[in-house]
Amino acid sequence: MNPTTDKQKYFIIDFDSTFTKVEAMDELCQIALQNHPEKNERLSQIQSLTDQAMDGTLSFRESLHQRIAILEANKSHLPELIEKLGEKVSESFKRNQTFFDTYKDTILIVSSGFKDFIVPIVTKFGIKTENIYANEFEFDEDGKIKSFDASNVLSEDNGKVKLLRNLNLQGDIYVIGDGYTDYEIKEAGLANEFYAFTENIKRDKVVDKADREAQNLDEFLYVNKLARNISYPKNRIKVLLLENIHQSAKEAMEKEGYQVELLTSALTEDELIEKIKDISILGIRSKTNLTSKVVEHADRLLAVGAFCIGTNQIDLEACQDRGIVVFNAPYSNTRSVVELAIGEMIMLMRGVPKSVMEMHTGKWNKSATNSFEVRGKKLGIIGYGNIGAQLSVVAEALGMKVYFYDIVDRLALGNATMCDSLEELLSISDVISLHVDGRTENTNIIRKEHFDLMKEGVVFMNLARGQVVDIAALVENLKSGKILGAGVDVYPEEPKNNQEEFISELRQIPNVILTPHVGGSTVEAQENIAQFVPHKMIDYINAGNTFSSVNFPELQLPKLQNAHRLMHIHKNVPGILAKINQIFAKNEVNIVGQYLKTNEKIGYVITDINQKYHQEVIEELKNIEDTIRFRILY
Ligand SMILES: NC(=O)c1ccc[n+]([C@@H]2O[C@H](COP(=O)([O-])OP(=O)(O)OC[C@H]3O[C@@H](n4cnc5c(N)ncnc54)[C@H](O)[C@@H]3O)[C@@H](O)[C@H]2O)c1
Ligand SMILES: O=C(O)[C@H](O)COP(=O)(O)O
Repeated sequence: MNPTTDKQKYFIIDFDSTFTKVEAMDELCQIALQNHPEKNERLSQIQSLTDQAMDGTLSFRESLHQRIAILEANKSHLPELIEKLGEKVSESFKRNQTFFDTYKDTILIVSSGFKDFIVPIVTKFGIKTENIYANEFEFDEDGKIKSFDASNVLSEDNGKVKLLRNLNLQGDIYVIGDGYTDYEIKEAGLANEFYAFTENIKRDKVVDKADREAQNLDEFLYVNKLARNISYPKNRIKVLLLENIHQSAKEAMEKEGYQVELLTSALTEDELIEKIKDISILGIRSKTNLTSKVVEHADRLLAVGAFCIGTNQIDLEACQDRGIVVFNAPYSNTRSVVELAIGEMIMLMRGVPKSVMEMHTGKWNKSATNSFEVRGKKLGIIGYGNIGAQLSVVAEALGMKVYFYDIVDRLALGNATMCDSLEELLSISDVISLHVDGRTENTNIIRKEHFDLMKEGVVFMNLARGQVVDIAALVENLKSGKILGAGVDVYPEEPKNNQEEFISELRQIPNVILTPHVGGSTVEAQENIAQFVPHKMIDYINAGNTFSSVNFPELQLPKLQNAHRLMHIHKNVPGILAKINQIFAKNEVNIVGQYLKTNEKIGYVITDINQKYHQEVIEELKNIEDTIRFRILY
């Protein structure tokens, strides 16, 4: 049979592990055998019997007989069971009341479970009692469950098939369930399609037989274009996290329902082009270059998270042009970088790295020559942003005199002094620390002529970005002894992963601290980042919020309530808002709220509208000239 639109649609839905997250008989066992010495043993027997019946290795009726005998349950246990089951309705069923309301006449619950507990649960969703097909318990005079109504066709082997045959439904029939008995309906030719429901349990044997897997009810409703409460099933959103991003980011996104893949290494451009095709959310750190070529292949990409501060590795403009929003973690590792910088400057002023190298070769050289306190020394900070400013405060607490230079006016914190030029800062500082960002214009901002301006015996540190310093000039000044010591954490070329060798002219020079780009690599920072960035991206996917994005007009939107949210991203050319509103006016669409923000290149319009509108409205909005991307949310 082929589904057609004009035929009546019937939905045959299983109860245990589909409508609810659990098997009701297992729950009943927990209640009935609460204080029984063999409780655990019997529970696992019941679970095993359920599984055998569900995957088709034991006859259903036999399984039922054995389970009831083990149970020793009583009528008095049922209210507690019903209460428990009510709390354990599958999440996607709970959030799709619209579906139950729309199809209440043709949704049938067909279960091998028992009406005694199914009816009170499913009728709350508007399912009609006469559409509930299930077994019924038989009780003895003390209320003990002694058996089941053997005349009910559902207590027989192949019961669901027999029932469906008797019902003789005319129309398109969809079966949703987690068990083999649900598949058997389709196998018998009594349904158009069988969806293996895997939100609660995934039985491979059943999934293999199914027409499709439905990871939840949203997926089923989306695929079949049926009334639903959310616009797009979250299980369809694929997330790729690279460069060993902290596990808790993966967990946060999985909790949202996304499919998440976490890789330990960065990827090359070609590898990324291959992988990016079906990715909706990408998470990277400083080593993955998201080039315009990669972006061209990123057809489904909605959001990028830089799980670090720097975003120079991302072609922000290319992302913007494709309507891809980029977030970073602007503060989460600031403190970690500052602590490393403070530690390094103390070590370098005391010549510790050189001593360490010598001691490891057995050389004892106790001396105060070229060993200094940091107290009272002049610290020159280049780039007085979040890191530079925090370093300034901590260094002052150590008794240092702080000077800084920035290309924009920055408020001097504490007693710090602003320098008018880079040259001034270079010529007065005892310790120089770089904290500029990695924009292209900052390539080699410290080169030969800048080292020439520095004092003899200066300590030099770069924990910002590798390309901002001319390494050959740094090496020359270290070898000549002009620079007393250097701390370097970042390099123009860095290994892609921990297996690749680190190659640099800086290797083996005494009194140089070389660290593998770990300024922000502390447990605290990585945990903070893994909380901050996923939250931003999830908020964008769920509500359209772009607040604190690094490449999009920033909008902080109210919560979506009783409306559909239409998100229109377009080139910033005159008249787009007018065109959008003309479409709403022409189609008599009621606007609940509207928000617009633009930057130089793009405009971002959010319109919350009344839920009742024609699909043509959406098509017209998508077809407005200069539209970059359109998304609908509910
Ligand atoms: N080593 C690490 O692991 C690590 C960790 C975090 C950040 N970082 C790097 O540190 C950089 C700074 O971080 P932040 O949070 O302080 O960023 P930020 O954007 O808050 O500050 C950067 C500052 O540098 C200034 N600046 C830019 N170019 C300049 C120039 N040529 N001369 C003088 N000032 C200039 C900017 O105006 C800004 O005030 C990041 O962009 C990142 O590249 C490295
Ligand atoms: O930009 C940053 O935050 C730092 O360079 C740290 O990057 P990482 O996450 O790749 O260590």
